[in-house]
Amino acid sequence: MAVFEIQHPLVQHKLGLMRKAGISTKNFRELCSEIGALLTYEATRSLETETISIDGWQGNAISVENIKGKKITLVPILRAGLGMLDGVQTLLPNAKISVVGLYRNEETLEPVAYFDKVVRDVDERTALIVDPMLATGGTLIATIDLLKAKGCTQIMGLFLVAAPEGIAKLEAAHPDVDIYVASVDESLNEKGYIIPGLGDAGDKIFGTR
Ligand SMILES: O=P(O)(O)OC[C@H]1O[C@H](OP(=O)(O)OP(=O)(O)O)[C@H](O)[C@@H]1O
Ligand SMILES: O=c1cc[nH]c(=O)[nH]1
Ligand SMILES: [Mg+2]
Repeated sequence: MAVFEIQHPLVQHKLGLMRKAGISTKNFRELCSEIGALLTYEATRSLETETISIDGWQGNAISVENIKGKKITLVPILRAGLGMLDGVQTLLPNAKISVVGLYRNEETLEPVAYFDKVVRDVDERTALIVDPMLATGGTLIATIDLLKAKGCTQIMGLFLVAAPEGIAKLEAAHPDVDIYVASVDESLNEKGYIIPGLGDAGDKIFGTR
């Protein structure tokens, strides 16, 4: 498993803005989406291309590069994953969307699954999981379990902030899954929040705090 922490100045600057106390819903959501796009640019570096022949503007056949295989499926995890989706889709406008819904029980911190609508042929596609926060890792592991149970074998994840505890748990459960993050933060607090983190990302995106 590889963890790519994207050190690009735009990513780091935008993430810094998101950490400010009292940030508005509008700004938080916009930055979430913008970093989503930048992480997508990095994660899609690993996609394979193939050379195909097309008719060029001069009327003769020319060779161009084309991303191999079926279109990616994006897997936003409700709710907070929706906050990154717009940005991710600016770079992958034809991706198929497989929505999954899980929330963390606030006392046990265990994930509770309540929805999934995954593209039928997920076994033939790369899945790109999208969620701003990787904390204990429970939600991500449950999502990967669900995708693998449906036959998916190529899985990557995009997160704004990840905790070392969640990364270690992911490595033990799914060592084949690479993740792209804007920051690996310091730790989790006693309530399972990432420190310094962003607070409750879902509440900040949807204005429900
Ligand atoms: O790694 P974990 O410890 O499982 O925590 C991470 C999960 O917690 C948050 O969702 P939350 O449960 O707050 O749901 P929400 O998106 O509906 O707010 C976050 O968006 C992740 O999905
Ligand atoms: O810090 C955290 C941990 C889980 N979910 C969040 O939204 N934030
Ligand atoms: Mg939440």
